[in-house]
Amino acid sequence: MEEGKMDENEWGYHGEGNKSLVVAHAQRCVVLRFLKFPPNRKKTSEEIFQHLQNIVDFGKNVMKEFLGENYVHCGEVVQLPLEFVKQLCLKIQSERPESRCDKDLDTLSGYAMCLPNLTRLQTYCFAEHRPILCVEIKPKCGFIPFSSDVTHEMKHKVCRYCMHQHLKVATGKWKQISKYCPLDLYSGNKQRMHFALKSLLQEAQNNLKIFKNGELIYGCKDARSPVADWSELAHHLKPFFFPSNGLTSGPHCTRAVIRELVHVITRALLSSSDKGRAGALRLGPGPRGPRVCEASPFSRSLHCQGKNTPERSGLPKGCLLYKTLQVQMLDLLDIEGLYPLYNRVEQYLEEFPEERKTLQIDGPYDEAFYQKLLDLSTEDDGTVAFALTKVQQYRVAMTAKDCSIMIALSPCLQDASSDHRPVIPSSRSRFAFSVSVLDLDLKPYESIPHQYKLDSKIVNYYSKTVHAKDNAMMSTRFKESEDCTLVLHKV
Ligand SMILES: O=P(O)(O)O[C@@H]1[C@@H](OP(=O)(O)O)[C@H](OP(=O)(O)O)[C@H](O)[C@H](OP(=O)(O)O)[C@H]1OP(=O)(O)O
Ligand SMILES: Nc1ncnc2c1ncn2[C@@H]1O[C@H](COP(=O)(O)OP(=O)(O)OP(=O)(O)O)[C@@H](O)[C@H]1O
Repeated sequence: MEEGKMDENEWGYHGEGNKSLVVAHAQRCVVLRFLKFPPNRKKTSEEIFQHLQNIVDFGKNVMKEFLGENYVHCGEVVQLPLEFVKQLCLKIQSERPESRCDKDLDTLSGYAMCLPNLTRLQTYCFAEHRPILCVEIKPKCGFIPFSSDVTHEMKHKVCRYCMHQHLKVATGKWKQISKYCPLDLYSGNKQRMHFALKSLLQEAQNNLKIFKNGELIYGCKDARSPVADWSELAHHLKPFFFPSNGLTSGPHCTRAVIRELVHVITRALLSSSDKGRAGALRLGPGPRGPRVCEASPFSRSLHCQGKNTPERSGLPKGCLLYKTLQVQMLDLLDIEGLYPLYNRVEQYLEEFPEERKTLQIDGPYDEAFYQKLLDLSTEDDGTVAFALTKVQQYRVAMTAKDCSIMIALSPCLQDASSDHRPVIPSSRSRFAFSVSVLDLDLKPYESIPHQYKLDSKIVNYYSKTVHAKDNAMMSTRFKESEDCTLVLHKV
């Protein structure tokens, strides 16, 4: 970053989440990621620098180890001229969605992270000027808790995402319940994955975005965003999947394009990277807990048709979904089992506040921090050390439950056979691709009490309202007709 030459006109608003805002360079494939804070809760420049450096260190020393270096891009902390940041902030303000404006971009410290622009990732396998399609998925938690500390029976049947949907709609965060269930996406079963991806395309919420040449073309900014328009999406995507324009327009064309997209994303998600320390986490004999979520329309349909539960995960061990799921499963005890351990650490810190640093609560996230995460024992010996390890593992697991996956696809020539790099074939074209993960900021220690309360709010809301209603409706429906088949169209 050539600080002296920073010009806000070369940067444009790219997107934001709850804690950071991203701007992209118009020509170069880089983004700047700034922290955001509620008004009047500003931090000192040193605190912000440390926070950003911690994010980079955590990516390098922990997430790269768990997920593999091909998937993780840590970036670096950069110092920018304050005038540039101020002007940039003014320039992009009107493009920010209203629902995100409760927090302000940090314009005082001058620090930000500089990262590769993953929506336009130019790796060795992408030719310079080819168009690039990028699909961003925030898959959320892909397993149902297996911990014996879980007290709500519902948590053993319905996944957190599906339960949370009902609370989100009730509180107005989103307009309607999504049919997406993370367990379908993480199943490794192609049919279930197709269903999950199609559901995301129907109701994207903040779980799916599509970019074309770095520009957002699909996905909602907030609950006020217009409904998904598949024909418009298909119009954007058609040149990628049917380059010789073999299809006319209309619903048939839309369906065909969406089907191709879903198939290509599935293949990218199942692709394996051979690098990285795969298997650093040995969480026992494969994934645990139920294979399906009872709230998933896919599973419900199979159940109603009297079909067997689909096969458990066929996720290849090297793929990013598999690795992400392994890290998510560092949440061995569930928040219900974890919370008393958090209280143990808290009590210790009240007595010995100076120990906070030694316990590495706020970093450094170094090799020693990583090594401690590998202790997967669940035998509580009553020590603070045990409690601390579980707390840190929980924070890492929560991070993996909230990260996003970027799949960048670029058409390559049919005759590019001399190039031995992996490509994904679709029916009329081929794609060079890359898969990356983003938003790997370690969840703060302080968020644990919030997690505990939110968990019980989600489950109680679901159990009291939805499940009660569901039961009543199901029994009436069964009386009227025994047929509750959900017709699953092939995608
Ligand atoms: O708790 P969840 O599952 O709702 O996840 C929060 C996300 O909501 P989601 O359900 O994905 O819409 C939430 O996303 P949105 O702001 O809703 O887009 C954040 O990612 C939040 O993380 P953080 O507190 O900013 O570090 C996320 O909080 P964490 O629980 O990951 O800390
Ligand atoms: N390296 C990157 N390349 C391209 N786009 C990016 C990159 N990093 C972030 N983005 C975009 O910016 C958006 C917001 O970034 P990010 O998810 O890191 O924000 P956040 O505030 O940390 O999220 P959360 O709400 O989960 O806390 C992402 O959804 C993605 O679209």
